[in-house]
Amino acid sequence: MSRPAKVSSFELGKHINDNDAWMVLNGVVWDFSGFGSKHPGGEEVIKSHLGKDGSKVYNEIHSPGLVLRHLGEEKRIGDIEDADVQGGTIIASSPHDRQFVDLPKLHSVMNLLQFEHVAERALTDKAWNYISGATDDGITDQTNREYYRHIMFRPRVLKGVGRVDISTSFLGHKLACPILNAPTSSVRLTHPSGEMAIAKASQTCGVPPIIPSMSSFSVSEVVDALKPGHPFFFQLYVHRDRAETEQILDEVCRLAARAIIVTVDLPVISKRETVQRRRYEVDSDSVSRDQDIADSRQRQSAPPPVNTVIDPDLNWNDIEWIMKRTGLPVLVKGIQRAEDAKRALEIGCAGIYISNHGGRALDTAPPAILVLLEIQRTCPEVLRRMEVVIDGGLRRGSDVLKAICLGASVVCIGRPFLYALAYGEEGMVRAWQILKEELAIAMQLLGITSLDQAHPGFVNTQTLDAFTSSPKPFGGRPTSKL
Ligand code: HEM
Ligand SMILES: Cc1cc2nc3c(=O)[nH]c(=O)nc-3n(C[C@H](O)[C@H](O)[C@H](O)COP(=O)(O)O)c2cc1C
Repeated sequence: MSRPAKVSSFELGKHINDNDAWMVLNGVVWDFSGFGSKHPGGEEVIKSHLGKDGSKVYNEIHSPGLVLRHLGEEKRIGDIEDADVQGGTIIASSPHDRQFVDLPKLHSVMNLLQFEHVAERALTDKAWNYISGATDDGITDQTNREYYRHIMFRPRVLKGVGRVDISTSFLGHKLACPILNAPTSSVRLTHPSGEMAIAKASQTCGVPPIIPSMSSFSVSEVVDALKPGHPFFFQLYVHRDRAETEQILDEVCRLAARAIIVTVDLPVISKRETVQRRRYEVDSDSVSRDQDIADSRQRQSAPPPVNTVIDPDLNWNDIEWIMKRTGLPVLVKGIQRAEDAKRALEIGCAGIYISNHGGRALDTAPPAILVLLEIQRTCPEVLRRMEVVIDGGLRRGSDVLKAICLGASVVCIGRPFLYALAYGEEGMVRAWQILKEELAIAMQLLGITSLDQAHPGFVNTQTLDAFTSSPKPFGGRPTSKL
């Protein structure tokens, strides 16, 4: 085997143009020519590390193996010769500069809220702001959680509930419980094991993981971490560049994904101030006033990072295209009103995923549970004929049960699982365990022993009924077809 070429830092520093772009990652020099504008995390971070060592920033978000899987062996230029690039030190492995605090013993964590408190102390400000953040004033994020509290149970007694079964079936798969991970990006910000830990914890807890498009690890790395044949679902952001999407879809089909969940509620990036503020604070330390004004003008017109990738012109025809191309069950993630649920049914989707992105898309969009109620009231056939996933604000096993009583097939959990990930894979397993126990107890106290006995008659939603959208739009423009 030939020895890898050695590259000096002097040589490295010459390749700093978009079409001649080198960067060191973990001691290896890669050719990033033409990559900047395609980077889902934005062009700026790539440009600013050309001719330099990008390991620190890269390792915070991405797995060491991602670069090879994405760029391929042919883009590996060689090993860096000297350990001194730009006066800095080559960073060899993943330096998660997390604020290591004494985490409470895992078995002492009793509920998901406690994980949130731990994460607030344990994560870096960057990770905490990114994960906990929501759009604008966070109204949808807050009401997602709050509205579950306004639903009251109507328990039955004397039903013989000694044995309870929380398993269910979903898309033809037997699940140990109706609780999945919501797909989330940049998971490695929380813990270096990122999606690997989520996938393995899902497997331990008897459910398929949902692997996100914007994964810190490549999809194949995550699938390799699963036992052969363990099912997984894939969450897709449709790329502006359709060839990229085709490539991703072909890969996940080859890896035997069992369903595609297409996220459609974020055609443009929303305004999340906690994240923007952090970027501003990091950037502004040494900036003069004039430069500040120039920057601010430029920023107003610059596209926000993720939006350089996600196709804002996506429409229902694209969903049909994905169904045809993959032959897999397709679920639309981000359904926020009954008409769109019906449309998904009409075009032959396998399911809908009711979600407002955890309040990270349009603020003051309805809390997810209200959308489920609206569908229940206006088009219950959707609930009978399709799989229905819901996420946003579920924090207790009793919330899970309420959603299932109202017609959801399964639920997904977003932030709380990321908070639990502060403990790595074991934290995730613990979080699942807590939810499973809470769900089983809630079922018994409600008077049911299996999930197929759950139905709307077990909940009182009167407090929310006034907020549920009416099926007929009132007083809109006569020509409006929305
Ligand atoms: C090797 C090929 C790469 C691929 C496939 C890739 C992919 C991605 C993806 C999918 C995201 C979006 C995650 C999200 O927003 O949640 C992202 C974000 C990010 N990436 Fe990369 N990336 C690559 C290389 C790099 C490199 C070389 C660096 C650093 C020098 C980098 C730094 C970042 C940062 C900082 C973010 C987060 C941006 C933000 O704050 O929103 N990436 N990348
Ligand atoms: C940090 C973070 C990243 C997310 N990334 C994605 C993503 O890449 N794709 C997606 O479809 N949804 C994403 N979401 C939305 C989640 O899938 C889910 O809809 C939301 O978190 C559910 O709300 P909850 O956090 O209240 O449980 C993200 C949410 C968070 C908190």
